[in-house]
Amino acid sequence: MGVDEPGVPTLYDWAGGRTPIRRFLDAFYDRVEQDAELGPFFPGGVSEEHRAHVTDWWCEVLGGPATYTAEHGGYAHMLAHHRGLGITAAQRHRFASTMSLALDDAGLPADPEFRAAVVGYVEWGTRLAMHNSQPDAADVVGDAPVPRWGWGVAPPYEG
Ligand code: HEM
Repeated sequence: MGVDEPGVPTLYDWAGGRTPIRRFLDAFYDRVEQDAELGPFFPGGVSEEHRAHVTDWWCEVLGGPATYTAEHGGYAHMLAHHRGLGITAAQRHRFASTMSLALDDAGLPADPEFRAAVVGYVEWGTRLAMHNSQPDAADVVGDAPVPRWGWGVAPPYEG
């Protein structure tokens, strides 16, 4: 299911637009700052700039405005931030499960279709970030379009 399917809302629209998506990322990074496993990735805390940029990334991925591509260097810039971090499997899992908790914290739609789509993206994105962050990573795709995620096999049900 593509994001531009006529008559099907984007995940961005379903989430309620940028304000709730920013609330989700604030909830996430507030947890990260207190987290023994993830906090050390962000010495001194997660900056306003980082929160705003990652919000732009997420809005674009979920089918909203392409601001990250237009203003923040797109995929290549995001990738550059992850190279060399050496993310472990345990840290990736912690990151992904904390994102799921933050969706609840922020009161994003809790329907199974929306959550399955978003968590699918989180699983995909964190596995890619972990792979690309290894100091000896091979097969790293250096540039690509920012992904545009859709509903996958379970769009909103119209009975
Ligand atoms: C779905 C998965 C992920 C997404 C969508 C994502 C998104 C991003 C983006 C867009 C940036 C660049 C921000 C900017 O332009 O200023 C970034 C940077 C960063 N990310 Fe991720 N990321 C993901 C996974 C991870 C994981 C698993 C970790 C570590 C466990 C991580 C740690 C970092 C760090 C440390 C930075 C650099 C922060 C800085 O130097 O300001 N990310 N991430």
